[in-house]
Amino acid sequence: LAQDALKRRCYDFLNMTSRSFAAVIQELDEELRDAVCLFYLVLRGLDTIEDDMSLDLDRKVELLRSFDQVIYQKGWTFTENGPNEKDRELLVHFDVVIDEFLRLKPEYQKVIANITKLMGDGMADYASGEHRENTAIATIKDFDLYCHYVAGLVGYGLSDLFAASGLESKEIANDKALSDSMGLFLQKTNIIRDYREDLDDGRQFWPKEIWGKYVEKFSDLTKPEYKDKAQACLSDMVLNVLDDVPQVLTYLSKLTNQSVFNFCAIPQVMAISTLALVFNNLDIYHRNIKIRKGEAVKLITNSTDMDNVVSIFREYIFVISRKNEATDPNFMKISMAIGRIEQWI
Ligand SMILES: COc1cccc([C@H]2O[C@H](CC(=O)N[C@@H](CC(=O)O)C(=O)O)C(=O)N(CC(C)(C)C)c3ccc(Cl)cc32)c1OC
Repeated sequence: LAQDALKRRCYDFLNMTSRSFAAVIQELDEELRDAVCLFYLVLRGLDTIEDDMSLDLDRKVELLRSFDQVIYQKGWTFTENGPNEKDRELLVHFDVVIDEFLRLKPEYQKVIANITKLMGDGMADYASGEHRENTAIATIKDFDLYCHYVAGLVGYGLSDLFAASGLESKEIANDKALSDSMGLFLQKTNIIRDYREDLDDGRQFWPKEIWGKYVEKFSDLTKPEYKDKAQACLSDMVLNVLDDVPQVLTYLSKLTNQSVFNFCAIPQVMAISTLALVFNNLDIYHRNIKIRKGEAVKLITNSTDMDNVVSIFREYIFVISRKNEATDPNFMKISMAIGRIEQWI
């Protein structure tokens, strides 16, 4: 049937963009699967436009601010963007995504369009703001706002979809701070992990309010003569991320549907494992480090209930406390952040 072929192609795009996470999305209960798959693809489309350096600024801003209307325009495709194969493919065939989007329940369409509008505007503000010279993220407040736009809003939208589906209580969408933390914890951990990759791409997302305490120039963190400063800066960044752990665990403890729990818990346990790996690990200034495949598989298979997830967090919080060095200027603050988390777990 033609409609099934359309849907099949959307899941092919999903598997093309992110293999591991795509599998988790496809495990979701029937009621939510298509809505989350299409939410993911619309977000991927928005992200591709934001990342496309070949677009001139006002064209990019126009696209970002109007993407919530684009997703209702049957037949729309985008062929202006750069050579990046993986993501270009999705936008060139975006009409397929739009056709499927228009087949969703209106309530799911509304959630996706609403978040797309908020995120598109946020990305446009960030892209066109005065901070062209890349001091985009000056304060910790700017850091939280940027991560809210690109990741916290995804938490908002997913909580709204979970509530609308009836698979989770309406309450999950009420506490926006919890949904925000689900995005901030993932995004901030990735921003720490991706220091070197982003630096080489000419991008910097670490707030100057933090790194500016340790070095003059952001790239000084890679130099051997700044080794101690670089280590202290890294622990300062990890300290900032640890604040979100209690909210993440609280959010997960509220979930009742098994497939929704797995979908939400797996990225979070991967993130706490990554956070423990990067803590006091100066390799992040030189190359992109990732948790080993075997560890990832163990985490995925053990993230199906709250008790296991709590014990995984406890294990990695213990790794962080063991790696915490008394000579580090942030030693006490890290110890206290760990203390706050241990009360919870
Ligand atoms: C309640 O909130 C969530 C619950 C479950 C999963 C996610 C979150 O998890 C993946 C997990 C994922 O995509 N992992 C990658 C690996 C990696 O990026 O390091 C993967 O496995 O390929 C992720 O990273 N992001 C991207 C953002 C963080 C920007 C939101 C993401 C993008 C689109 C969607 Cl619909 C969902 C998510 C949630 O979003 C907060």
